[in-house]
Amino acid sequence: MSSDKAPNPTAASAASAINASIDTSSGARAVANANASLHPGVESSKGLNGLDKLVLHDPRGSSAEVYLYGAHVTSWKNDHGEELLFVSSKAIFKPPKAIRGGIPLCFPQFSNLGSLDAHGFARNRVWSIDTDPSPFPTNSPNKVSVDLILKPTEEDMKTWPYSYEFRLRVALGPGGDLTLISRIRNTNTDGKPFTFTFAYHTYFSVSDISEVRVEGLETLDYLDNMQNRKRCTEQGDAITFESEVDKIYLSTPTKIAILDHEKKRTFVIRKDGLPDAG
Ligand SMILES: O=P(O)(O)OC[C@H]1O[C@@H](O)[C@H](O)[C@@H](O)[C@@H]1O
Repeated sequence: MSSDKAPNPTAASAASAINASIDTSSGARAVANANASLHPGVESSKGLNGLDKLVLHDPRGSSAEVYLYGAHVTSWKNDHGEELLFVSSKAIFKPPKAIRGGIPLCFPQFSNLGSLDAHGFARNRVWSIDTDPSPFPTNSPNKVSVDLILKPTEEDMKTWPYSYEFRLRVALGPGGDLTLISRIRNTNTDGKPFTFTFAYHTYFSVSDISEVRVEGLETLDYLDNMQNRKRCTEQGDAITFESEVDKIYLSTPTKIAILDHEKKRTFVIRKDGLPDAG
């Protein structure tokens, strides 16, 4: 099952000096660290195909894994070591292909809402560790976190001619909560505005889909991707799944829950600045 948190293109495109803060939480072992710029709970190592990855460890046992390729969260485990994200066994960890599963970042375009390739190019770029992240309005002292940054190359600017800094913070809280905060800054020297769409395209790990219920989307309008994005209205009951579903719900609440009866597990997704969800 995948979950898109796609911004309403209109709302997301009020973009001159963009400094969007998007927070989606659905969720140390002191690790010796060769890289002084990393938090003590963060370990830097090589992942599949030699790609660089960072692993965040919370002292109670939860963890998260982030590949610099795509700033892609590929694993999130609770303190029982259970994997909470789905990554396809056929996923290819080899640039320039995007990784299928985990939490792909769609930027500067969600889906096919523009002239770029579907879901934009941020998930196909190697991000850097942000050694000097600008301060956050709220402090998170108990969280193990890592800050990544993406800036356009000259080649990128040929297809999307805007200068920006995209900062992503991935933070793991003491209860195993995972928080992603995205901040996108317009760095065009002439102040030229740009518009973009953005999504955390999260793949949650669930048991049999027929055992899953989603709460928080009842009675909302949605665009049905199975019917050419036809606008429809959801019924009053929690969402269940009997066949393939591909929908973008509009103007969703800040809290959505995915209840997995078989695994007896509930994901609570809290978001800010991302009106839509799929
Ligand atoms: O295959 P990708 O590029 O990772 O995209 C995954 C999914 O992206 C969603 O946004 C689409 O609605 C799905 O139909 C699609 O399967």
